[in-house]
Amino acid sequence: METKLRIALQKKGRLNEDSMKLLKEAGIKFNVGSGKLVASSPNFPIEVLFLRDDDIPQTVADDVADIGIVGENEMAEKGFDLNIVKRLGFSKCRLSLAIPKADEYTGLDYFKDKKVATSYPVILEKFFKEQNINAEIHEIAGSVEIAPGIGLADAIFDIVSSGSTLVANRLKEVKVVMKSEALLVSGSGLSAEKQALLDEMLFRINSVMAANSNKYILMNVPNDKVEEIVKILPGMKSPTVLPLAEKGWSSVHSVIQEKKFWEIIGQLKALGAEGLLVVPIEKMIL
Ligand SMILES: Nc1ncnc2c1ncn2[C@@H]1O[C@H](COP(=O)(O)OP(=O)(O)OP(=O)(O)O)[C@@H](O)[C@H]1O
Ligand SMILES: O=P(O)(O)OC[C@H]1O[C@H](OP(=O)(O)OP(=O)(O)O)[C@H](O)[C@@H]1O
Ligand SMILES: [Mg+2]
Repeated sequence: METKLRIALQKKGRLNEDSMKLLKEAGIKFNVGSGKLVASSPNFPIEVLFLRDDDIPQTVADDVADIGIVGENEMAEKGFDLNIVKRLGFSKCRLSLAIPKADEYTGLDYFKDKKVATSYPVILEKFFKEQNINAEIHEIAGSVEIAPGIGLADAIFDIVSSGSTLVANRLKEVKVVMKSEALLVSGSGLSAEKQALLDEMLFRINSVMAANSNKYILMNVPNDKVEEIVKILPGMKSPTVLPLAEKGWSSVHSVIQEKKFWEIIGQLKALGAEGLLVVPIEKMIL
């Protein structure tokens, strides 16, 4: 029987869409039917288990799935010792303590003898213990931000991203306890065959992630400025310089991290670069 890698993904929610998109961009297709909780791929030896995110760490730790995509926060809460194969850079958020907006915050002592609602009791208990804070932790499964407003708790400890849920519920973030992003994780021992499949998948994921964070840029540059412009452009090896049909001008091409591009755009224009084009890259093999 053909060896297949088993991956646990979130069935629906904040991680699902980006996890599926990553695999699709890595060229892995799925036969997903509505309500189907196990899916196979017609073009890669992989099987997907669609689970609640809470169950992903244990499923991987028990070797029921070989790998999984899960939030760092959920892995920390469940406490299983999994290998981080790759930080995936999406579903970025933080776990924070928040209190009613109108309250004065006096530092962590604020939480002494207070009741704090959370879906992450393990992480919070550990944090309070380290900080020597004696507080009551009240576990709830969701809609945590509602708790202070309805008298269920004095404060909360929950996921924050844009902060708009806190604002909408008249709360303010006072302490970031941990930062989180989606992780590709694996269990303890993969067979050599499965490891080879994971390596292949990882090679593709790395190409996709490199391509997504870089752009191919082209610009027209007066010949006497080419040298200076080339100096500030990175490029995979070095920028490409081609003559334009119009005398005295060159076309300069380069690959650059998107955030770097925004940093140097002003310099490029000041040096006389014109007609800048920024083009997405589909795959990038380094
Ligand atoms: N607002 C957000 N911005 C960015 N990432 C987030 C946000 N909310 C949650 N996440 C990340 O996505 C993960 C899944 O969030 P989601 O809200 O879908 O979980 P859930 O409601 O527990 O889902 P499930 O039904 O699978 O148990 C979280 O553990 C966290 O890592
Ligand atoms: O800071 P923000 O950008 O407002 O995001 C934070 C909110 O996002 C998550 O909930 P989600 O919307 O996923 O709903 P859920 O509680 O059903 O998981 C999280 O539990 C927070 O409530
Ligand atoms: Mg969950």
